[in-house]
Amino acid sequence: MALITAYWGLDGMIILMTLIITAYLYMTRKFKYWKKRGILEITPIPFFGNFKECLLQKKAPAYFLKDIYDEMKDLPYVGFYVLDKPFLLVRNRELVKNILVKDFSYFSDRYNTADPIDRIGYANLFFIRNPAWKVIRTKLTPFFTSGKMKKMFDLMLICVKNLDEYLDALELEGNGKTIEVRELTAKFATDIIGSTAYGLDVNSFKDPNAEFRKYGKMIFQYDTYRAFEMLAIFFLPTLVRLTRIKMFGKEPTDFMRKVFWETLTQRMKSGLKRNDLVDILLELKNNNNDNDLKDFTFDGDDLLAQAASFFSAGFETSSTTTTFALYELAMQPEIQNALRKEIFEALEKSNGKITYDMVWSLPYLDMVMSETLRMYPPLGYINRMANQTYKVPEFNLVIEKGTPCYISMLGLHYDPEYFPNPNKFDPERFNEENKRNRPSCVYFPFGEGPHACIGNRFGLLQTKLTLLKILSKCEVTLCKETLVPVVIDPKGAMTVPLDEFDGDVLTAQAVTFFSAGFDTSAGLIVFTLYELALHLDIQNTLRKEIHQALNNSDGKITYDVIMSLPYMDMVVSETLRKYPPLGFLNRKTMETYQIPNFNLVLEKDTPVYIPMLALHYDPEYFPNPEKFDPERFNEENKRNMPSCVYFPFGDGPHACIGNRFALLLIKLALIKMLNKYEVTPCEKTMIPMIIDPALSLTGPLNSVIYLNMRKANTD
Ligand code: HEM
Repeated sequence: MALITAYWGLDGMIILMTLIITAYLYMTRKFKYWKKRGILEITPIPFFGNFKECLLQKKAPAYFLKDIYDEMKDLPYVGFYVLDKPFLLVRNRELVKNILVKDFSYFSDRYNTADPIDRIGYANLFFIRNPAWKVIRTKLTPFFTSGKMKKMFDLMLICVKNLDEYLDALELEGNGKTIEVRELTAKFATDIIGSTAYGLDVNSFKDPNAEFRKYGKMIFQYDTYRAFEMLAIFFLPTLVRLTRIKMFGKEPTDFMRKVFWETLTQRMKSGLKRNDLVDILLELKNNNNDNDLKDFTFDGDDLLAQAASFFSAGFETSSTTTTFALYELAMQPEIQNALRKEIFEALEKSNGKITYDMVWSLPYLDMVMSETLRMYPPLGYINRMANQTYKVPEFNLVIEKGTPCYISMLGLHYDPEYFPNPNKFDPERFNEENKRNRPSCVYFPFGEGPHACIGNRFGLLQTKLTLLKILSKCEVTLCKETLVPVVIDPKGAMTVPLDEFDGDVLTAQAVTFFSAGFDTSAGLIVFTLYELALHLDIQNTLRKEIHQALNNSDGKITYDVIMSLPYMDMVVSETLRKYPPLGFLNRKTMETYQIPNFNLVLEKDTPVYIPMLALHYDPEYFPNPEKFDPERFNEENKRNMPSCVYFPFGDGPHACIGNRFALLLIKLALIKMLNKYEVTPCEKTMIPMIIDPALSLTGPLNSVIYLNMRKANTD
């Protein structure tokens, strides 16, 4: 006889089912929290809420929130669930302003918090709650006054010297070398924070095993487990307390503790003043008058927590920002050239000396940095928690005490209403006029209101200085290892580029880039050569254009040369018309859609296909469509072409992000080949071309095209 029935097996099944049903009921008990209040919520699934992709580390949380922001156009706010907990995503910028600035007293704490036992996590300025936060913030603010920053700048310049020597030693003359930029900028940022916060000469350039760099790297190197811990710290504070998750791992904590107390003790003994963070913390330790703070003591690990937050926040944010800036500048040499020109002119005026005022005085540098921070804000979202029930003015919304409120900085930074064509890196968005005309609370890479980044000016100074120094000495270009487009690490709590490929998702990612970057571009180069072999007159006209351009540039192939060839552009456009690598586009209806001006309603989840190839071969738009004729794309014909009949790279927000890069690659390859060689058909050339029905991308039968190649006449 078993417990409930006559069989143990049956008892086991009943108990298991009861447990599952209880867990299910418990985890879904709060679902419809928002719906009941008349607020649209994203339908959650049991046990995950809406957070499944983040928990499975397929999507970085900043991009999860951005996706909600993008999907819920025109809504001021929307409810979602992390596991079973109701969260609010605030979209409306007026409401964003209320939460961050105007009604700060209701939202004076972040929702994220660390375990109170883990003092270095819990007590640091980013995580600690009021009333302790206010006191510590006030005490630490003097670290960032203009006077202090000027003094710190002198310390930064010593680090610049190390960077300078390191770059010299690399011998980058001639064709240059491939460099892992993130490591370079991280070393520099570590040196700066080591010197300005801890008063130490780190020099991670000279010493590849520098401990500061080693442990700094550890803090932000995420394996699957660590990535989960960080996710919990930012979204699941209850779990953090239950499982005793630590903000920094054991080794970095031991290291920071040792260095901090050694430095502090030395400073106490010597009485030396260095105007750095250690001085400020020492002052706090010795002269604090706020002994009644329950949540904070001005000693021990609570003091170290401030140094730890400056150390971690200080180098990672700055180094990733500079890395992204260099990446974008390598992608857009014309912007890089304009910036280098500004830097050279400033250095000429100052006899080569980099000064504090110079760093702040360069408008284009500021525009480039601002645009980098728009596209890649290190922290892509902001969070607050209502500390008392809040009736939202002018909205039918009451935010209950304890509700987590998240704001998608990335969503706002990429909103086409405020930043048209948001995937384009365009510093002009931040010229004086555009800045003046932009509404408030749509751009805030450093956050906004009293909780905004305390290191804002320091971070900017550091990133600008790094960029200024590197560009004054080097030109950056893409190399074959550059990942284009850049992939954001889905495990990162911050916006960071993916380091290396591992795991399933990333393998898929690698395959996509291989095929998108190689098959599409390489296929197009071959198709162009094929058509040119069949149309010698067109080939000769194109070669003539290439020779003339190269003569004018002393044989140097530059970005400007590549972009200045109108006939090349016409030839490549026509190849893309005849052989678009992906012959169709597809979308899915996200919600029921009544097609304007047609008697047709598409139901939610209907697959919609657009036959690009059919449009490209429609004689109404392209008469005699089988003919290879670049003249279809001369200026006049392009002007007269109706919209949305030619889109080899797709169209709209989902269009190919690698479009410009692919064109650059194709044109460069064609210049190189046609400059020296002539292509003609041979016996094995397939005429007419047969497209392989087995391939998913447009490719020739059996993936081969044979052509004859011989040295061209260079006259
Ligand atoms: C490019 C550089 C940086 C960026 C983009 C950045 C961004 C941010 C953001 C978005 C926040 C949250 C603000 C909010 O919730 O409204 C923040 C907070 C913070 N940052 Fe930064 N940061 C940078 C550099 C630094 C540096 C260099 C330091 C220290 C040396 C620093 C220390 C902090 C601290 C302590 C907080 C918490 C402030 C508080 O809650 O009172 N950050 N930062």
